[in-house]
Amino acid sequence: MSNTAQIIVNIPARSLDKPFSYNIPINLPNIQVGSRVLVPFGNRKVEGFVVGLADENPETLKPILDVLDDHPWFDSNMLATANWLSEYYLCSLGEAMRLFIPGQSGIRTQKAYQAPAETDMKRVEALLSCKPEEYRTTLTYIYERGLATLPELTKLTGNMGAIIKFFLQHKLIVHADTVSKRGKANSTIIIKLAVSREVAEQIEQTLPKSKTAQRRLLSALLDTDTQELTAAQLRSLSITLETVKRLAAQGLVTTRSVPVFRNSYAGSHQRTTEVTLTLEQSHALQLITPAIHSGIHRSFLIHGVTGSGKTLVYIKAVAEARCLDRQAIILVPEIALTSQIVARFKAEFGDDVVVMHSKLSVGERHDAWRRLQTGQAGIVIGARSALFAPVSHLGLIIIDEEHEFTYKQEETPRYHAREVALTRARLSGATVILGSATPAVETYYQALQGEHILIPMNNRVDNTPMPPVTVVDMRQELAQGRRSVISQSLQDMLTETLAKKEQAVILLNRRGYSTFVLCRECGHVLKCRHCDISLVYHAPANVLRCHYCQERHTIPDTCPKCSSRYIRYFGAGTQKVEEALTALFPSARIVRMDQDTTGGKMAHDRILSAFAAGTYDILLGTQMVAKGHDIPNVTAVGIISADTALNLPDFRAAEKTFALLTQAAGRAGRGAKAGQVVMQTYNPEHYAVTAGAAHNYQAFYQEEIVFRRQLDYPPFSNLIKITVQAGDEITVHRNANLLAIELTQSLTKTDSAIIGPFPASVNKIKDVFRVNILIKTQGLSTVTRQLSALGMASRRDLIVDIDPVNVL
Ligand SMILES: Nc1ncnc2c1ncn2[C@@H]1O[C@H](COP(=O)(O)OP(=O)(O)OP(=O)(O)O)[C@@H](O)[C@H]1O
Ligand SMILES: [Zn+2]
Ligand SMILES: [Zn+2]
Repeated sequence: MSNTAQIIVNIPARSLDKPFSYNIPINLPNIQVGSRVLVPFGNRKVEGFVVGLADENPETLKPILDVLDDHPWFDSNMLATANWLSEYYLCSLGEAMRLFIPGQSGIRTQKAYQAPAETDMKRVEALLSCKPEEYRTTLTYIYERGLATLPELTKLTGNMGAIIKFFLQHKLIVHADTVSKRGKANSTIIIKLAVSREVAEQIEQTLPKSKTAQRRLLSALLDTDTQELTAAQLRSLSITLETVKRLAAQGLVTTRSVPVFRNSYAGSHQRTTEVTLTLEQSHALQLITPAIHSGIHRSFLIHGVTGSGKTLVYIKAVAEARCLDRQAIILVPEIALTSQIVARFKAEFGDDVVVMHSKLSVGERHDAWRRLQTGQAGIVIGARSALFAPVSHLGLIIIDEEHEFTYKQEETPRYHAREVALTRARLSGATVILGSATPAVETYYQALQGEHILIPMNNRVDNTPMPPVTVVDMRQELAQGRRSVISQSLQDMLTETLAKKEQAVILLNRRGYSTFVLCRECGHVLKCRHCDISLVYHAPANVLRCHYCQERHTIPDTCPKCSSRYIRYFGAGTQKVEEALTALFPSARIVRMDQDTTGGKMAHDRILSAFAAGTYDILLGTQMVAKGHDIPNVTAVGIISADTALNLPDFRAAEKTFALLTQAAGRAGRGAKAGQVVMQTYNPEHYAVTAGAAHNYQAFYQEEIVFRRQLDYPPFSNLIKITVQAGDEITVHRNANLLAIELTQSLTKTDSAIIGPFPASVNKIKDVFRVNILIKTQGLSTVTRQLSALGMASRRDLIVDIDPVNVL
């Protein structure tokens, strides 16, 4: 048996990115690779993850203090995935492993103090003699109890900070932080009869009249088949725990504690009526099912037009995996937007489904993961973090809307869920299904290369036609003297839709086009003084807000630059479009959905359900109204500014625009009623717009892939973005230039090109200046190893982003 464990401590510090050795004490024999443990570290106690076992000379090592879980949290596949993450994305192993545990840490630390090993009472007296009485009471309190926590002490007197500081300084007390396991499962009590029925019946008869509660408890226990009652049943009988204790003291009942897991989505379970699969759906399943059964990793790309019925394929595939008792992870771009898919899975699989979303408390998250870990649940649906769920019988990972950029995490570790999913599935022999009407160019290219099995679904269910799209050239609208943000065609379509009592969705592609405040005399635009970004005008509160640092600014009366009084609001924010719509259609019921209206738990879902239920006629909003929903009465979709993102200096601008237009148009006419779409644009001849209007992915892809190949952009290379940060502009540029030279020299043999340095699109955030360098390379793993060897992964002034989705 090994006596030493290699442990990664769960402390977010890059310098600690190597395992430390600890002694495994004999009273903790079930420590294994993958266990979470409590270890002494410096003068603290911290959480650690066991990553290896060995036989060393344990006498010189500190011992592990406790094990945090009954079974190792990490299985070998999870560990291997974490190792891959840290290598591929250049993060520490600790950072990668932390993704797999709910909340930040499995333990809770509370500050506490105790007497030092030796105390010289004479010295203590001398020190206290010139201090107020509260010093003496506090010290007595600590010494008498042996240990006192900070919250306990602060109740004694208000001045505790100073007192503790003084005690620590003179070594009258020492730190003794208490550590407890965090997010322990709630438990409930089960009461059981400890004597035979006959004995219990006799006692019940002979108990004095005054002991009614005890008699009631005995008779309730006798009424059950199992002679057991739960705490909940006790409550409904109004029997207190006090009564239970009395009977337990007489040896008549025993109690035991069992864990309960909170199930925040517990609800009724109603199978959808069986539907006949479409030809394309059953064809897809004919390909996918054998892969799931084989236990050999395969990946599929379902390229299915909007409304082709991909969700049902997912459900059937999950059912296959569950038949084999293997578990499934389903990723959706943003959980709040997807209550429809959650509802469908819930209806099909009931409590076998665990739903993960960011609003879960640490405790709820912990419980959800425990249900998966213990096999009480077999399916997890969630945003990208659900990928790290502790399922040890993984059979299937599904990524719905795989092209979505929310699958990329924009903080360390900067992973992309698609890449991690493919790796975890490969290590577990699991199947991956990627699904989208507008696959990422990289994914589609990989599928054509044979890396994924391509499954086209070209028709909508019931052969419902794709809605016809009218493209409106806004330059001509202006030439004809029409200045409204609503074109004539859009107005006509809405008039018709409202007359038919059908519903419309209006998308405002707001990127780079929000309401900003501009001086008409000098052209000055009001910007945030910390973030170098235009401030956005918010009508209800009548304030200006910075969308990066959230600071609010009052609107000045005069231009801060030239003192002119001609300050005006520009751009078409959703509020402005709402005003225009209300003016045109005063009796229409309009609901707006954007970041400003969507605070609070599940506010998106509430707005969407109200809209789906017919409470509103028009749903107006940004990106989020374009995605995922399936509402039969929506027959009209209007896109206010189809092309605002096209002008951004981002090589994915066309892809992002095409996907958004196609997805938005795809919301119309999904039911029995025919749909139609109006797309307003200043670039009617751009291929992203024409292909989007024609619902033609192939047309878009053929143009796009030529451009990518010509300029060697992904999928023909990998990109690495390095962001240099500094508190002042001169330093940031100097450091970036030095870094670019260093990179050019050290990457000469790696088939890489260095682009930049160039200022980040928002070149200052929260007073920190940012400059980017892009590396375009054919040899990613060689370059990442080099960057790691150069110490770039641990430099605090750098952000290294592998495969960035945002290159600006
Ligand atoms: N076999 C079937 N028979 C009848 N109706 C079906 C069938 N399969 C799916 N549907 C229905 O068709 C509609 C569209 O399906 P679904 O929402 O899965 O499309 P999708 O491919 O996910 O589209 P999108 O990419 O736009 O989200 C849904 O209302 C669904 O209930
Ligand atoms: Zn700001
Ligand atoms: Zn001015």
